[in-house]
Amino acid sequence: MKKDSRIYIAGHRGLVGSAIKRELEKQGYMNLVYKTSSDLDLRNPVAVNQFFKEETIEYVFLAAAKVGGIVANNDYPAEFIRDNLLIQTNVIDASHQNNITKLLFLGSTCIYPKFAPQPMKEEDLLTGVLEPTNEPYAIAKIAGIKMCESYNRQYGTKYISAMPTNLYGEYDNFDLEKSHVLPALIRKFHEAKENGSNEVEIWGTGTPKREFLYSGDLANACVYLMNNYEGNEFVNIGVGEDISIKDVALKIKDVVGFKGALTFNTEKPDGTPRKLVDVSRLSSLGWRAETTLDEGLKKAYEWYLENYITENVNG
Ligand SMILES: NC(=O)C1=CN([C@@H]2O[C@H](COP(=O)(O)OP(=O)(O)OC[C@H]3O[C@@H](n4cnc5c(N)ncnc54)[C@H](OP(=O)(O)O)[C@@H]3O)[C@@H](O)[C@H]2O)C=CC1
Ligand SMILES: C[C@H]1O[C@H](OP(=O)(O)OP(=O)(O)OC[C@H]2O[C@@H](n3cnc4c(=O)[nH]c(N)nc43)[C@H](O)[C@@H]2O)[C@@H](O)[C@@H](O)C1=O
Repeated sequence: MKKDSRIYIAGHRGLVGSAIKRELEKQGYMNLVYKTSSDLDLRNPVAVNQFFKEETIEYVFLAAAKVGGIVANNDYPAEFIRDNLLIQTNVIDASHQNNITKLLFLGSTCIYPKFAPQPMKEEDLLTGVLEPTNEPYAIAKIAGIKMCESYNRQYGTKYISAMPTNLYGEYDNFDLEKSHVLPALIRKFHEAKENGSNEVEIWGTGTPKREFLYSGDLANACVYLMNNYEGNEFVNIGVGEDISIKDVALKIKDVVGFKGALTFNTEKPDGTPRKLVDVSRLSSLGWRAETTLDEGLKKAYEWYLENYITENVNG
């Protein structure tokens, strides 16, 4: 990308899109294009094609999607498969129709089989059954990868796919029912501390393990891949280390300064027992994550205190 290339960030207000926007601005890219979902509903193919035609876009970061945690995925499977298939199909096809230079599609490590060998290599895709709580979302993401690969094969396009592990950071979703585990626990521990509660409920058994990547690092990796990678194979993005839900909950408890106890609600699903990614492909391209989980959790909690609470208190 050149500093004045016309770059479209789809989903620029979300956790990932906002981090990509900040990273591009930090690196001096000055010709960025973005629209909210109310101004441009990416599920509408006619509107998307028209937008691409008018904006003469050269590069696309596809970070718009229907996203949520384990319970949201389980409760709204139709929306997760429908919206994601529509958004990605419309954006990828409009990119081709309008001859953009390059696109980066964001998937997720839930594409891998529930019991994939750990750490999970890119070659493990489609080698076993998926985790049922997010199968519809995962199927949409797999379709996105295959669509990029197929367009590259048939039309000679340059569409690359990145599969990030679980993410967290600024502009995360802190809804207690629909969010992912880290933002939910930041909010639960904070509110328990403020309300003088003695305990915080953790969903599931606390034994599943997850790998967490700070959104700022992910954004840096996405810009790096856009500038340095042209292969037809997708690339895992992670830190190469995982931690149990119980242990990460204890870390967040310390960051927030909550003094009470943890309880485990085993009526809620655990999901995949473990999903650690193999980051050899990304490492061999010369990229590695910089932010430790301890540093990232502090940043995320600071952002929550300064932005989320203020915004919600002020309406
Ligand atoms: N969060 C995570 O832990 C992980 C996320 N990912 C992937 O990263 C990508 C971004 O996720 P994340 O940033 O967390 O998600 P967010 O929910 O934070 O943001 C999603 C963005 O998508 C936009 N969007 C949703 N529906 C539409 C629509 N119909 N038309 C236009 N825009 C729409 C929203 O726009 P608006 O704000 O304007 O409504 C929003 O800004 C997704 O592909 C996700 O699968 C992958 C692994 C882990
Ligand atoms: C990124 C990834 O995100 C989703 O998968 P997930 O990793 O299972 O998501 P999660 O962050 O919601 O949960 C991780 C673990 O944490 C436990 N857990 C404890 N307490 C809370 C809690 O309070 N909230 C949540 N959400 N989880 C909790 C929870 O029970 C589970 O064992 C996919 O649907 C899919 O969308 C996807 O790609």
